[in-house]
Amino acid sequence: MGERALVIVPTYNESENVTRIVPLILAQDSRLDVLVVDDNSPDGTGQLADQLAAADPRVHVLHRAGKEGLGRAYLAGFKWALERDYAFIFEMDADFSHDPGHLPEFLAAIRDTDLVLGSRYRDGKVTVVNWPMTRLMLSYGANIYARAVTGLRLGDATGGFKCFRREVLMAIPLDQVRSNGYAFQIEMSFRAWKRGFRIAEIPIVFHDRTEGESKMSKRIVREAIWMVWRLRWWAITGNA
Ligand SMILES: Nc1nc2c(ncn2[C@@H]2O[C@H](COP(=O)(O)OP(=O)(O)O[C@H]3O[C@H](CO)[C@@H](O)[C@H](O)[C@@H]3O)[C@@H](O)[C@H]2O)c(=O)[nH]1
Repeated sequence: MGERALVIVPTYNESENVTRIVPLILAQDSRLDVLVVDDNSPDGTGQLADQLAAADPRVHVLHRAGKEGLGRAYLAGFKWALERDYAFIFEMDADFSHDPGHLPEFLAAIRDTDLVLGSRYRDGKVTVVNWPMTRLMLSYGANIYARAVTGLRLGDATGGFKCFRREVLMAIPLDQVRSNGYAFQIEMSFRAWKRGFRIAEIPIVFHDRTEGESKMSKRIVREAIWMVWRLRWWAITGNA
């Protein structure tokens, strides 16, 4: 197994961001490839990604028929990665919330662990820039709630900047992963933890997007509220 890493970037209407973020990712480390997973964005993000891929063999694009949510896009990306020879597989937003400059820190940290999480809430410090107070409170509160219900001892269980060792994704039954929004992040880390994989958190600075729009919805919040109880049930019944 080589040491190549794949950064999966799900996109839906990210035309202002995709052409800027991809080159910045590639510039961080020569071992990194990028997979853009686009859900047929009406604003032409998928075609822009195709142009990037035509110009650079380290860029790949997975086109999906329609918008199915962030979790489904990542699961498709994980399967694509596992069919190829990537040792490390990243999740990363397209909208610059996740600074590509952190990628080398993840690559260093994954050497000694199985799953690295970029944490906005580490050691009691909040490293979030430009979020409205309501969003920050929702996110911080969601983490306290998720910890209390699932027992997953993480500072930032809902964060979406992560690096998986390939073996983690191979061990998780991807076809059984249920959730799609913030809960998707909790579910993936929970399933890794229940399988005995090591999880490390590294501090990241999270910037609110300046271009395009968040796809957060009430449905995504509702899913996170009930999903943690499902995870707890799975832990009790041994189905996690
Ligand atoms: N392909 C695809 N991509 C999507 C979809 N929905 C969102 N995305 C992409 O997923 C990334 C994050 O989407 P946002 O809508 O900006 O997410 P967010 O609400 O800010 O959530 C982020 O922070 C959460 C924690 O606060 C994380 O839980 C979440 O994973 C994400 O990182 C962006 O690149 C966006 O284009 C979808 O249905 N399909």
